Amino acid sequence: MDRWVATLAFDALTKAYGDVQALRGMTFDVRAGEIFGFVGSNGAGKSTTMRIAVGVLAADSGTVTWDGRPVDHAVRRRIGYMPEERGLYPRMKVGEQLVYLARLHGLDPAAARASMEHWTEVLGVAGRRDDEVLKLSLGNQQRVQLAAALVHHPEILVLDEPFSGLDPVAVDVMSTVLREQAAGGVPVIFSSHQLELVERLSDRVGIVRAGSMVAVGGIDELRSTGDRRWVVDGPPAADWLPAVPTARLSDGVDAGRVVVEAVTGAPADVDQQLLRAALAAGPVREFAVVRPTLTELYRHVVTAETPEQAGARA
Ligand SMILES: Nc1ncnc2c1ncn2[C@@H]1O[C@H](COP(=O)(O)OP(=O)(O)OP(=O)(O)O)[C@@H](O)[C@H]1O
Repeated sequence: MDRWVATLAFDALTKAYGDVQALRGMTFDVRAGEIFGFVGSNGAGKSTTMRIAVGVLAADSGTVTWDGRPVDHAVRRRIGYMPEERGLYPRMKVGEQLVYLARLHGLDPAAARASMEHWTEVLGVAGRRDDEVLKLSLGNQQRVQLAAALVHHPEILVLDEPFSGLDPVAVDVMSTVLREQAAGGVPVIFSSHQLELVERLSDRVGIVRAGSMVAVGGIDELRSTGDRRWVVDGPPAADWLPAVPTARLSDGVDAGRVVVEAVTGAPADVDQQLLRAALAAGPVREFAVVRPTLTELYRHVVTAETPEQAGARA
């Protein structure tokens, strides 16, 4: 039997800003101990979802629960949040600010100080503790921002584009910290437009479009449910591909190899049909599934027509 794992569950969230319907039934969950990458185009609804989770915004309908209970004030105090618009006091010193935030979340003065020292050290900004935040470079401000999300030992981490604008070393530092947090049992949800990074770091990924989740799962799971494509190294495609009308050429010929793809509505055994057709035309040296990258999947999913668009054309 599976071990019980606490989840941060988003269930059927809706939210409108005036005429703009930002969320339309946003549903997914993030398990304790996993890193969940939240991706989608500008305006898809990621920040809105995260703001609702941490309570800075109320949903019109739907719920967010943690371990089966509604996320109330007590749970929110145990969330570490990095808002997209950031939120540090620019004129306050880095160290003072982090101690203040830790105290606000209930740590005693000694624990708050120790936690501030720990996180500024780990995140490489210990030398800037006595500087005002506004004197730091944007990347260093971001490191402090992450320290602010972590300083009260949160049980849940919600990070809105934590990697934007970071140099590669800072990306590595931040990635390591997120992995360690997840390994310690914290559910980590982060949004990003850096898909290679999302692919590398996330245990599961959610792709959001127009206010709802359109694909969610482990990277391997998602990659194996995307487009159905195969690389074939065999006789010239013109000799056998026309025999399978539910498939077409996807990529051009490269040293005798072609990539073919199933068209929408192709039967489940189209791969077998392709293989038989190719073998009937001559020897086949290679026949293998081509798995899309997260970037390819993303393009496919976010550029697909929405039901509303399809309805408008009908
Ligand atoms: N305070 C607001 N007032 C009015 N509309 C808003 C507000 N905040 C967000 N929106 C709208 O809601 C929709 C969802 O925005 P949201 O910021 O959640 O998207 P996002 O996925 O985080 O985008 P990005 O990747 O650009 O940060 C967009 O159409 C946006 O213009």
